[in-house]
Amino acid sequence: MNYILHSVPPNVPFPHLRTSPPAHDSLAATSTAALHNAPLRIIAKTTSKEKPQKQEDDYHSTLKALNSKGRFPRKSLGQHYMLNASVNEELVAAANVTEGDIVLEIGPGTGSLTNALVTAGATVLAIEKDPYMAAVVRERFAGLDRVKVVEEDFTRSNIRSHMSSILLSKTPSDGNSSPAKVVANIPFNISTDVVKQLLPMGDIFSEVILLLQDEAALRLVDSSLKSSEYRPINIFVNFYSDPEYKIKVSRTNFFPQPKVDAAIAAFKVKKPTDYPRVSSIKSFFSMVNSAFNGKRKMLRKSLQHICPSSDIEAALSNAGLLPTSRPEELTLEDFVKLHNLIVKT
Ligand SMILES: C[S@@+](CC[C@H](N)C(=O)[O-])C[C@H]1O[C@@H](n2cnc3c(N)ncnc32)[C@H](O)[C@@H]1O
Repeated sequence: MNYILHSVPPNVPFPHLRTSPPAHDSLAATSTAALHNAPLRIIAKTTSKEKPQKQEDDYHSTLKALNSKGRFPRKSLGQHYMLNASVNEELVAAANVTEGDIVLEIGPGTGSLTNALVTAGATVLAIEKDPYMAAVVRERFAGLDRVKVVEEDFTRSNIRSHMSSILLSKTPSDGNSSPAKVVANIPFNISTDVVKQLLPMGDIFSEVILLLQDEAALRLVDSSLKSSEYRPINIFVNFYSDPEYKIKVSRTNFFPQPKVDAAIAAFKVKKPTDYPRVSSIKSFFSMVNSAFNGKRKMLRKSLQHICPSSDIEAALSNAGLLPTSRPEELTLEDFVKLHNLIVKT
């Protein structure tokens, strides 16, 4: 499916953008006085006791949440907030979130997606790097024990340990807990870290649903051979998951509006027992990386440090491939066959 979700009415006013400092200001460069004098502050004060389910998460409530902490969206943290509840619902639906599910959310921001997850019945572990936004989400869901906010940088977080404690505390008495899910509108600049860290966690997660930059979603999901975009990350994604490009999401749905469109990408995470059979995952990816290091080189040359060219040629032909093959001509299955023929562990 490839359609564009536009929902924010084109006439939504952004009056402060005409008169105030750029909304996508680097906070480091903004003085405290400037922040306190910013026109954003004229918007009504927030009340932390509001019931999350009743909030609209539109432009005004997003500003209200930011104002409650005197914040401007920070470019360095990829802070583009979602203004369209139906995009959040698409994310929740893509993960098929139902009552009792445990969901990891990265970067809850003002809590708009968190709210959609909670409404669907999930228990949410939300990891937020910005201490001010972590405070906004904590206040918003105060008293709701189904939301746990951890103020941390996802790229430095020990997700396995966070998830283990939450999964343990929610394990039913029969001991059969369902796998957790990831649903997140992430800052575009940590997309690769997120994918690399989460997809190999098939013992914990069954679905990873991400709102990514459109181009990144296409690159990660489409693994067409011979394309200049075909990279080791495509082999990685397909090794650990079944990826799917779901929906294109227009940039007009975010505040502030990014320069690029976004898309929902769904990764059905494989259980470790379903990974392709390789003698060593570490040596498999090391071989794939070496193969792509010499992208225009033939494999019989770029993999020479593993075994002699003649052995590589023999292995390629054994795998039904030409002795002159280059990395962009091999599927995941081809790489698996080649690895198992040439790497002795
Ligand atoms: C694109 S915004 C999305 C906010 C919210 N989920 C929404 O849909 O409106 C990204 C969020 O991730 C947070 N963030 C940025 N880098 C992060 C990191 N390394 N770890 C955790 N959160 C991060 C930002 O502070 C921001 O709240």
